[in-house]
Amino acid sequence: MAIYEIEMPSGVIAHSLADAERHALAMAEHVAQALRAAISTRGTATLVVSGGRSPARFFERLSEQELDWDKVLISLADERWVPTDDPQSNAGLVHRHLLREQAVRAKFIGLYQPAVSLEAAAHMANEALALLPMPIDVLVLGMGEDGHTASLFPGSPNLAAALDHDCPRRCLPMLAPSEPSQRLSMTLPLLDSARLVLLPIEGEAKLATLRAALAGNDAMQMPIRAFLHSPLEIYWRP
Ligand SMILES: O=C1O[C@H](COP(=O)(O)O)[C@@H](O)[C@H](O)[C@H]1O
Repeated sequence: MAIYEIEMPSGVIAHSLADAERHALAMAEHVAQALRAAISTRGTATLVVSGGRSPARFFERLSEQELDWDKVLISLADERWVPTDDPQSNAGLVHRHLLREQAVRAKFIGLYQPAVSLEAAAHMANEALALLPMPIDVLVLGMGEDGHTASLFPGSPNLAAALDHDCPRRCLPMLAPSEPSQRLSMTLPLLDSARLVLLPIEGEAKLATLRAALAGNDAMQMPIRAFLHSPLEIYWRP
């Protein structure tokens, strides 16, 4: 089913791409254009990306884009609480697939901190994120088939606090139902500040999740709902 058959909320733009390579390149060109515009207007640009299984190809296409990467600060919407050399690490994914080619000159603030507990690590990440210029220029979210985004998982103990527009924390500990379960996530005030938000949707299962998310309002059940409004642009591919 083509995504244009789904009615989008006002101001949400949907793009349909035929295959994985066109999808990755279209997103990379859009992000690069927004980063160039931010640098030209404000002198710097802030890019926040997601991890998981999906973004490697998009990261590689983005890393090849020509722009003043030394003026770009990259961070993560969420992280698995594992060291960077762990295969599950989102920072590791960014280092392998994005901080290369042209983008090797970008600066990076990760969320992972070695600490005595997940709560202590989240406090340290909270401090590290104070260096991130606000608002975020470009946020690239991901979405799981359960409707989670970043590491904002339905049923996670801190979810209500993380989805509160007045949450005083930049980062909170979260628990995923999948491994690794211990996660760190940026909270809504940071994420929802972004000037541009891209959401890639790959495959029929995630399209069904998007359809279900658009049919209701409760972000505690499907946290992606908190982001289904302008300035969101959805990039779909089969
Ligand atoms: O756990 C996570 O899941 C989402 C979706 O990831 P994917 O594996 O389905 O691509 C991702 O956006 C998030 O960053 C990641 O930590």
